[in-house]
Amino acid sequence: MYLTDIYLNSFRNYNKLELNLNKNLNLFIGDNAQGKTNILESIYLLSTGDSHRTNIASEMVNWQKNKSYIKSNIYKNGQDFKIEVLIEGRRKKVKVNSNKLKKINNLIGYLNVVIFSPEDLRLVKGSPSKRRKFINLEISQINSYYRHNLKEYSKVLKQRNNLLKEIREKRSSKDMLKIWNQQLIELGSKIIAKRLETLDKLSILARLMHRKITDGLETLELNYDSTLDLDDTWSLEIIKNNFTERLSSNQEREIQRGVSLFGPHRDDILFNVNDINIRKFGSQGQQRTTALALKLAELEFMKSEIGEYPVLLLDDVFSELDNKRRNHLLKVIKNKIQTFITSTQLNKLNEIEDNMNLYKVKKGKVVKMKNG
Ligand SMILES: Nc1ncnc2c1ncn2[C@@H]1O[C@H](COP(=O)(O)OP(=O)(O)OP(=O)(O)O)[C@@H](O)[C@H]1O
Repeated sequence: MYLTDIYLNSFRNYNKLELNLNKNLNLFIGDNAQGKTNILESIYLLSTGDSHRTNIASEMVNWQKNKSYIKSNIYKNGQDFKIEVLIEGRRKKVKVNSNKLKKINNLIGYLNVVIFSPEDLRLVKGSPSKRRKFINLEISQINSYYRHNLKEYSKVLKQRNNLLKEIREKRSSKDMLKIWNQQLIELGSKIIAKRLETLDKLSILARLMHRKITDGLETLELNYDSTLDLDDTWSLEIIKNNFTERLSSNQEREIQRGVSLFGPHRDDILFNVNDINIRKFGSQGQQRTTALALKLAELEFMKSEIGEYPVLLLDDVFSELDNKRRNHLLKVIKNKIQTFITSTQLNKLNEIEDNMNLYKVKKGKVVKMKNG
């Protein structure tokens, strides 16, 4: 799948921008704060209906204007289609082939992207919330039901946390907890089950990728680190029962603390290399290799789920990789994955790659320097 073109109107620091894209590699070079990431953000928006940087849609609208419009023609599974996104204040409207979608959520699945940014390089070392975000975005992109459950879960969680505080302050009765517990368990168990299933597949793919990058010297393993007591023989039923038991035996503790202590919002992913937890004991190089292996696994995972490779967005990350990792990445994407790279320098990419478009970005203007 690939974008054949993109059109931005009043998006971030772009007044009007129209680009014909290379189906292989598109490289955006420019100094800091010129508008390179803004282009990747617009592609991410076309894929998910959201920005990868902000939850507030109006931030994407050019400061001088009150509306933003993004359009792209995409080729996928032997067919062309068009996606349009209009942002007006905080509201968004989305059209696919000129038909307005009832919900933004329905956009999921048309254009698939994998994004790799410096934040992802810190995925292994960073806080658990970063790893939860990673797995959530991964599944949400191919499963709108999961995305829906996630949104509902976070609403229920907020209400339940408020209630726990109210009970602690004797402003509400414990009986009220029952309804919220039920919903938390119902939604949370589905989320955990989907994460476990996905992580199983990702783990195999990431291990393969990791072996290749480390010349077979290191073995990577991904494990789901849950606040519930789960092992390899999990099922939705087992998760629900375990969740129910945890909530009932820890009710007083949760009331005392005034927060929900169990569920997918507290879970994490563990990375072991040669049986050593590399979050705690790995070198920075090992952590970066793991992050790269994980991203490459994501590409393969999506291919296995949707039948085609997604589009890859490499935001500012290329120059952060050393030669070996960079070459490995290029080998994987070469001539099969449409890739967008932003960078402040060329990194000799123009010498390695013939089939690419090279753009220079300056103050919200883009000039094509090379056509692949
Ligand atoms: N809503 C907006 N309207 C107009 N300009 C905006 C808006 N939002 C951000 N900008 C401008 O966009 C620029 C940032 O663009 P972007 O994040 O794409 O930078 P970049 O080229 O990727 O830089 P870096 O290399 O530092 O990541 C800044 O100059 C910022 O002031």
